Amino acid sequence: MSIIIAPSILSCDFGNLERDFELINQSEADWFHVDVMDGVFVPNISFGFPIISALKKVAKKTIDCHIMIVNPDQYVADFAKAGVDILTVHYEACTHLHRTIGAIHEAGMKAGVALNPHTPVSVLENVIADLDLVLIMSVNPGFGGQKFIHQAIEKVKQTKELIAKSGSKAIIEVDGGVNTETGKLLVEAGAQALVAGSFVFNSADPKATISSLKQL
Ligand SMILES: O=C(CO)[C@H](O)[C@H](O)COP(=O)(O)O
Repeated sequence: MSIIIAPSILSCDFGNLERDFELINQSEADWFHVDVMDGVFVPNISFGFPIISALKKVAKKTIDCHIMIVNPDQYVADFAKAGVDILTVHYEACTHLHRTIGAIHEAGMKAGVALNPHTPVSVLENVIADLDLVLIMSVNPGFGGQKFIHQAIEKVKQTKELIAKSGSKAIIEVDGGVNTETGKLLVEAGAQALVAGSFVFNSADPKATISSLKQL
């Protein structure tokens, strides 16, 4: 199976969202990656439900939503209503992670869990069988355009082992500082989905940049 490419709309031109959504529709990208930040869990505020609902009206691809917010349980139903297909919560933001994963499934979405750079993969041992996706953060969440943290490569290998041992069907996604160089190392380590924001949207030809990632 080819690598799943999920351009992050955090790096779109917010004055031209419709144009950039259509660019992703027309590209070889597989998913729209949607970063929701609350200014509490992370030191930045991005956007919320009106933008996701607007994207849903035009999106021809899966909406992969990464929520960097406290109390994620409070908003699970709202994300489902806005049209999210895969909802990824942070391990560090969940007190009752097993319950949160169940609530995401009950709301009709696929469930993912994201791990901050300092969080070991082993914390997922007791929930891995229930997950559709594991998101390894290769930057500290909150901002696009940060430097890739190489420890993520080892964490991808550890996640691959955990998935194989448990028989889970979870996909391994990586987010932060992804370009063709870091992306190649991640794919070799076992990553199946790559998020890329600034590398795509700061390039002269975003569609060609998406294609270059797709070929990894
Ligand atoms: O989750 C995120 C930040 O918290 C972004 O998706 C991530 O940083 C992607 O941006 P870039 O590719 O520019 O590093």
